[in-house]
Amino acid sequence: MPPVVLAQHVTKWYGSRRAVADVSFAIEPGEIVGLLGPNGSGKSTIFRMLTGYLVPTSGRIEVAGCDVVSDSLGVRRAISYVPEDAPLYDHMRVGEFLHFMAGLKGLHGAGARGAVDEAAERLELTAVMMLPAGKLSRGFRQRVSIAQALLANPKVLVLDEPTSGLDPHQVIAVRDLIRSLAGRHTVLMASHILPEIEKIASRVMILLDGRLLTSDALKEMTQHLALRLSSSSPYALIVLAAQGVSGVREVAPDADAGTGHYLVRAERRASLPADLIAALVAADVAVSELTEVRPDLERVFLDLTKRLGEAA
Ligand SMILES: Nc1ncnc2c1ncn2[C@@H]1O[C@H](COP(=O)(O)OP(=O)(O)OP(=O)(O)O)[C@@H](O)[C@H]1O
Repeated sequence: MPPVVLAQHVTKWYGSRRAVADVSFAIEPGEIVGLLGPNGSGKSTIFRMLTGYLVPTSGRIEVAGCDVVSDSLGVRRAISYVPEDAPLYDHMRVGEFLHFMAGLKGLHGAGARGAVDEAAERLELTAVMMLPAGKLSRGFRQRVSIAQALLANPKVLVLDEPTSGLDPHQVIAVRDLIRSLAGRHTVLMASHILPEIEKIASRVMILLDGRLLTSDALKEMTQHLALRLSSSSPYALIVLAAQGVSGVREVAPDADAGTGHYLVRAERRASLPADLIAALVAADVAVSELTEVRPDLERVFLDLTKRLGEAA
């Protein structure tokens, strides 16, 4: 099956500010893809280009086979965008609002009623259909916003920070809801909160300063080994012993764990932990713990953001 979203070498300049730089990706039908990046990394700019609201400075984007520049109408039929702040007409009742939005999407009569009823049921909105939108909680506003996006049964749903500002119960409900959309819709969601995106998305793309991290770069980062070391011996002695082991790149105090705890970063090599223990013991370092730290995406992301900050 061809990808439902295809971006090829997309760059966007706002005047002299480059917001997106040579970004390429493909999204297969039914995937839930997370776009992760710190504030200002270019997520919204990418979304605005995907939905046809902004034109790329260079490069090409296709959604459901339609070019975003030459066939923006086709693109708008295939994609729905839910911005972060769920803009609703506060004076309108939820039911009225959904019918109004159905009309804007070209649905009328029985078709509109069917679409509104189905969206209301999927998003569990039937109990609030008569309430004015202005009276809804943040969680319900988000659900109404997703419901209106689903009305014309879009192939692709784009969600900007869908769980931001929600309480923990609402976060779980919205998460379950997004998961339930997979298969029938393709979902692309942005977040700057990594554990959140890891829980929902089947694949994560990382955007840093307008550039998409290649999967090779990500693989290279996760191939590094991080070990947690606990020892009552002096730091200088530990560093001296560890640095003699081939592949060890850094020994640093583990700020989260407190005194006597260190993080050792090294090239991934099967015998490295055993070599490290041998070197520490030979140098009379008292080792009470040496365990591998799983290189989760959060650590990778923080490392990358830090590196980028240092390089700037
Ligand atoms: N209309 C604009 N004119 C000029 N610069 C802009 C404009 N919109 C965004 N930018 C700049 O482009 C860069 C990317 O912004 P963008 O809003 O796409 O990032 P983001 O990842 O969505 O950030 P956030 O999570 O804060 O929304 C930022 O440096 C921003 O200041």
